[in-house]
Amino acid sequence: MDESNISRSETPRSSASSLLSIPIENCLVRLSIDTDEKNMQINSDLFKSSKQKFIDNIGIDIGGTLAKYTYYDLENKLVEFGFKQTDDIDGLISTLQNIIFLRSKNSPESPIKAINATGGGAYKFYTILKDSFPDIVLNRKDEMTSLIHGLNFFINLKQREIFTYSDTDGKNYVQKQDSTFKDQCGDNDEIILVNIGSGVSILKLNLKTNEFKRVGGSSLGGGTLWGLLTLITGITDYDEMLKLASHGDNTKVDMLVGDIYGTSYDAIGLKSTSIGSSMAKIYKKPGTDFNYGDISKSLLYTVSNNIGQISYLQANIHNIDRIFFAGSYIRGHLMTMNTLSYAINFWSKNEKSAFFLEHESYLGAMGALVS
Ligand SMILES: Nc1ncnc2c1ncn2[C@@H]1O[C@H](COP(=O)(O)OP(=O)(O)OP(=O)(O)O)[C@@H](O)[C@H]1O
Ligand SMILES: CC(C)(CO)[C@@H](O)C(=O)NCCC(=O)O
Repeated sequence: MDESNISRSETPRSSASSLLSIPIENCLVRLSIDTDEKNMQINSDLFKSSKQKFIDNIGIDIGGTLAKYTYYDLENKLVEFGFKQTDDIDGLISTLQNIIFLRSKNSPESPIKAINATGGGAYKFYTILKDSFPDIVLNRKDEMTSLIHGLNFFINLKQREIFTYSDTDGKNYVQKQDSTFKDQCGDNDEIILVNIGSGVSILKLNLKTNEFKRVGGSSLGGGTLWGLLTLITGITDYDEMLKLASHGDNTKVDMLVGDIYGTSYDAIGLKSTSIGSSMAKIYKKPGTDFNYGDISKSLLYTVSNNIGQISYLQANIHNIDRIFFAGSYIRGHLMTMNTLSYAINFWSKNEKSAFFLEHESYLGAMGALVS
């Protein structure tokens, strides 16, 4: 199985793509999964026991910001993933109706039977969903349980899914069964899963038993970054803001340790280039038109460092060394991943590691689909 079986769209992430002539916006990633027993690309008992549901159902995860969906394209043996803004619930419904229609047209012997819905929207939009799909079973699934089932699905893929990332070392894939994945963390089966959506949920999970507990959370999440940046820059396109951030220079707005000390503060391990106080240069120059890219980068660092720090603290409290980050906040954005990795390495003195997933945005939707 080579890397080409997982493809992340190289085109702008918010661009429309079409599939089987369904106008599906924001279709980000596909996954080739052969469900024939002999070629099966998944090592999971959970999947084997739910293979038929995987084929017959659609999984949706309607969050505070984005509504994600996933389903199996029976003809092409591809798992399709996509999302809509949650505010565009009508758009989501017509996309799902198209998927159901095309399945019944192309594979009448195997129609879509159910929609498994999770996330807050599975409750908030229950009636509208029920009314829109009178011939389809609508199942509601618990959000946290779906995240765990989705993680279980993705990390048991035989193909490349889990990776570490830093700007210096790049992307390095690991397999759940790899000795490198185990060695650095001993034989402990526990991990921390940090799901960064509009808000942040932190879960402790045993990979062997699938037992889990939500150990913490934070309202300072993706919605916070987006909200504050919209307020400051007036830009309403999230990808545009990420692009701005990647061209920005945060040192124009952040107060560095070097700005305070004139040098590093070696006695407590702070480099002169470390951020001493996020955005603190702004108050010194009231009325200045600060560059939006610089502010965007600084805020992205602020939110990501904060999430990295509370994730480290939770991992420390529970004596766990592996921290998985998921949620659409990440969406494969290198600067975000580098910041989270750096924060974990920095606070844990390299004793803990951050891991990422190719399909980080779809844990809930996939978990709902297979559960
Ligand atoms: N195209 C996009 N539009 C809006 N937000 C985006 C986009 N791409 C990435 N994001 C980020 O993803 C976050 C939403 O992530 P996600 O879809 O995982 O959460 P959610 O399910 O909507 O929220 P919650 O789980 O808290 O209800 C946004 O707050 C934003 O930071
Ligand atoms: C409310 C949810 C669970 C909805 O997904 C999420 O946005 C979240 O975990 N928010 C953080 C809530 C807290 O402070 O723990």
